[in-house]
Amino acid sequence: MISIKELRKEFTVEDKKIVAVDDVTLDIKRGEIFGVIGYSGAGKSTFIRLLNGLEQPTSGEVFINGKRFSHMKGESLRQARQKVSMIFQHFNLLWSRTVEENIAFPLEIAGVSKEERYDRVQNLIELVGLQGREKAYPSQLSGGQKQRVGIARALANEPDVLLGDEATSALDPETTDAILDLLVDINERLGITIVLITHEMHVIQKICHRVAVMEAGRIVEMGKVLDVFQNPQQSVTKRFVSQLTGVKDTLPTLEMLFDNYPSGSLIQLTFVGKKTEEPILTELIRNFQVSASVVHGHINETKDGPYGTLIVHIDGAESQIHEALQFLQSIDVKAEVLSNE
Ligand SMILES: Nc1ncnc2c1ncn2[C@@H]1O[C@H](COP(=O)(O)OP(=O)(O)OP(=O)(O)O)[C@@H](O)[C@H]1O
Repeated sequence: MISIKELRKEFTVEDKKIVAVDDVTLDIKRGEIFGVIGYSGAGKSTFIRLLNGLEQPTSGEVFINGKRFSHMKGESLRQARQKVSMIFQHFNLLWSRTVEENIAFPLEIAGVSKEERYDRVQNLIELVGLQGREKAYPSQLSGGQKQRVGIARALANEPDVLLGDEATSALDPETTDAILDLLVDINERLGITIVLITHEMHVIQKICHRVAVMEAGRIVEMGKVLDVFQNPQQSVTKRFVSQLTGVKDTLPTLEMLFDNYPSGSLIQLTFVGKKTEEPILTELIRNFQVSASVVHGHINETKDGPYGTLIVHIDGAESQIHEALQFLQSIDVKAEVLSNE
């Protein structure tokens, strides 16, 4: 669906070269919700702007639906861009137009007749749940409602791809979840491919099928969300994942625990899917002569099922602890012995 090959974007500022996107190659499948996560300055905005032709690459190519999107110009770029639309952090609505006029705007530009415009706008208003607010102006809407207008407007020309540039970053957690649910609904109902850039792991966890982690212009890690969560490789990915599991927040407590429990081991267990519901600790205590107490626990729901993190203190004979760890591995629970170094 979207094929990106050796994409590179350089900027020159006061004779200094900045490589904002550095040799990115990846394929995004039709109907997929694909997330790109990275800290500020990683190159996410530049990357997404390259996907909709707002920036031209220094080198490399973007193909959408088999068509070479990068390097297009003029009328062909304008037409191609109708099939790739975008929603923004600050909504980018026209303040002097009502909800329905905002949504109709791209249809006017595309030359759609008045009657058809009316029908399509009514359908879109229903799709995004804005019935009754048709005549309101953006200043009269909440943040979540504004983003619903942004989404309806982005869908007006029936695009194949919807791009989201930090689409929920300006919203409170509850509204964020409602907008993310709407995006999943749209993805499932219309089969539209969605690419989101974000610095929030919550967004990735809640709705993405796959994630790419971006750092200094490069994709440093990529995979199915659950796989990346369970087995983060790069330190930047580990930082994002720990943000979500809350493990980072417990670190001072861990340090205290290392002081308080000089014997035994502190072990971080990571498990996915059905295993989150199984009584793993009960089995440990029953089958091995160890004691196990929970220090920290967290379960997150992802699109492909639950993902859990548990930090336990296990005490007992070294050989028993060793066997307990082997048992965990045999049932596909990742067990990492934490150290205080
Ligand atoms: N038009 C531009 N001219 C010069 N440098 C730019 C331009 N756009 C981006 N950059 C630089 O490219 C790098 C990547 O920026 P980009 O905005 O793509 O990152 P980001 O991950 O989206 O971060 P943020 O979330 O803070 O916007 C930064 O060093 C930035 O200063």
